[in-house]
Amino acid sequence: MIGRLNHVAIAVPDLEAACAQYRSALGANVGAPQDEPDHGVTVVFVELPNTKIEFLYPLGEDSPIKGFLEKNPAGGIHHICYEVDDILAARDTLQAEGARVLGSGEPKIGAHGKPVLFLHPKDFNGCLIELEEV
Ligand SMILES: C[C@@H](C(=O)O)C(=O)SCCNC(=O)CCNC(=O)[C@H](O)C(C)(C)COP(=O)(O)OP(=O)(O)OC[C@H]1O[C@@H](n2cnc3c(N)ncnc32)[C@H](O)[C@@H]1OP(=O)(O)O
Ligand SMILES: [Co+2]
Repeated sequence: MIGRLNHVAIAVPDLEAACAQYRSALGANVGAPQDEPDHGVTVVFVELPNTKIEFLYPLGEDSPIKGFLEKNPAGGIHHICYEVDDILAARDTLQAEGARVLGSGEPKIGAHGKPVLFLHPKDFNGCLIELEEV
């Protein structure tokens, strides 16, 4: 069911510092910050030849990454995003398997303008999973 690795997301305590470091120390192609109010985060994508890194920084009062950054003040890997062909079929299969789909269970439009869903980290080896329909 899952296809390519779309991105690995890192929650960062200082977005500008993370961008500057990836540009200068790692020589990466770092994009511009994008506010995603529906998701409570500001994101920056780092383009790699085979995938992307997504920096996440809290946006608004009830950001879903607030608790994560309180527990991990230096930042940390927050989620991985796998591509799927049919996100509703993927959701139904996963729910039938007993996996918890987060939020309302309905896909939201993600940072790439495509539908996304999240799966509870406690159901997947402690790793929060995002699914993106491509
Ligand atoms: C823009 C879009 C895109 O790419 O298109 C995005 O990525 S938006 C990316 C931001 N959006 C999201 O993450 C949406 C989905 N996320 C959520 O609904 C939430 O963040 C949850 C995953 C449910 C966690 O919520 P919250 O931090 O309030 O819960 P909590 O503190 O009670 O945590 C419950 C347990 O899960 C653990 N936990 C929390 N976040 C975790 C993470 N990212 N990875 C692994 N474990 C995690 C906590 O340590 C705790 O474990 P212990 O009990 O053992 O201590
Ligand atoms: Co993401």
